[in-house]
Amino acid sequence: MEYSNNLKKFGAGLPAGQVDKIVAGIRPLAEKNRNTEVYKRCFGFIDLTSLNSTDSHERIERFVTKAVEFPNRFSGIPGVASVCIYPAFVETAGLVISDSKMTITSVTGGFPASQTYLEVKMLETAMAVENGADEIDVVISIGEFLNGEYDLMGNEIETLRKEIGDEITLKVILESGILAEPELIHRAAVIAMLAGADFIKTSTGKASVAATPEAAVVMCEAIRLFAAQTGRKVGFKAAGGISTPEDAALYYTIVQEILGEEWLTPERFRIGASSLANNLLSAIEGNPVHYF
Ligand SMILES: O=C[C@H](O)COP(=O)(O)O
Repeated sequence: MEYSNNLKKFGAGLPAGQVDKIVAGIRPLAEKNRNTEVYKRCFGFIDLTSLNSTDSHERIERFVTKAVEFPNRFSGIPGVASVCIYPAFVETAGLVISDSKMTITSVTGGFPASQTYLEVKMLETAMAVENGADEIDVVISIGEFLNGEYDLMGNEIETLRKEIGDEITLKVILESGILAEPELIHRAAVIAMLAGADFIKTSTGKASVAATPEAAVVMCEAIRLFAAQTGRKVGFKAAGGISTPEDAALYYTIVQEILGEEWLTPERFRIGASSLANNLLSAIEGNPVHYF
């Protein structure tokens, strides 16, 4: 596809000043969403993440087992939507997840830098799916995008989309903390959606600046515009540095205010986090809980 030309139909996105005003207007609404009902809903949106160089098959087996057993331990709280792990551990996770509706997300494509051959990205992605991944999170070629190589970036994502087929969920990471400028985040979001992303995701959690409410506003606005112009409703995943119930309520409220209630489902909203679950659980239970 010619991404450079198709971009023009989606404008330049919101200017920074307007984004800041929207965030400022949402913050008081988010404070009203700091309640048990919202925290429970947010729990069901979590992609429970373990992306550490110290991960091992044994550690991931324990990690996933806890996620699978969670609903038996905490009735009335939805289980996490997915576990998000490195491709090497997908098969191990699959052995633990039997009849749970929780999915397996694998990061692939040379995560987190995405600086490898397209053939390697395709092979890693195909192997993750072959080993049982239901969802794939890949990072855009950030350097090429920043260099204006929109067709290259878009065609890479399109290639991976074709590699995995339509049954697997594809989440495309923009690394919004590096793109920084609202217009760049908007442009990357549009290209990712044109290339077939099922979700657009803020961050890897490995860059110095991860998820921000400003980036979330830009991305949700892009999703709204894309849905209005194409009819395709793409999901939003906030990830990176989201660790407190207040953080979760803020991103929940951004999605609620810009995209509406129909996006507040695990099929269209996720929170990628490695350190949020216990803090949300403690807020819901009203006392410190360390389960995961
Ligand atoms: O979704 C994946 C991110 O790596 C999660 O980031 P985090 O470890 O800062 O929660």
